[in-house]
Amino acid sequence: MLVNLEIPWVILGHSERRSLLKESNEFVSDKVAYALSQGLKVIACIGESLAQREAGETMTVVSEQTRAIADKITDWTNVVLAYEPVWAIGTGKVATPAQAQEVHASLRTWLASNVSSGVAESVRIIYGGSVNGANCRELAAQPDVDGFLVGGASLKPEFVDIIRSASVKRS
Ligand SMILES: O=C[C@H](O)COP(=O)(O)O
Repeated sequence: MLVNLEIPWVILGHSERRSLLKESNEFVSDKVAYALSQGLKVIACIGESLAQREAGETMTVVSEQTRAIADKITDWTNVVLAYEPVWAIGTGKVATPAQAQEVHASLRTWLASNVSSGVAESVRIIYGGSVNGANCRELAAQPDVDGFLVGGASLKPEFVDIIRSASVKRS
């Protein structure tokens, strides 16, 4: 349907589909591979729950989610990874810039070891979860935060400030 409507991007693996519809890592990765095969570009969501973070399992969870995708695709050109901690989505509890940077940098290290150094350097890793006009600039300044997946704030005037925060890295 997206192809027929000439919509180029699809978001897959969102936490609500993983939790409510029980989409497994393998199921999400099959969808990623299929979408790519149809010429779509994919924003693939990964992220840990609060219980997983508190148990120190964050990197285990996100690397397993990423590994499932890596097992099914060879070309990452049209894939963007969206790190969305479940506890930050729609809650107003944004990850601190340090928390986001830590996971994004660790993901890049994981990709370098398990996919390739080229993919690790080139893949965009964006952050999602309670991004707003007030917190976007500090998050955007983190070296491994390449953009945002915005929910609630995309419906508000402050979305303009979030878009403009992309200039932080250029200044
Ligand atoms: O679907 C949107 C993302 O999950 C982030 O949502 P949010 O910005 O409202 O927390």
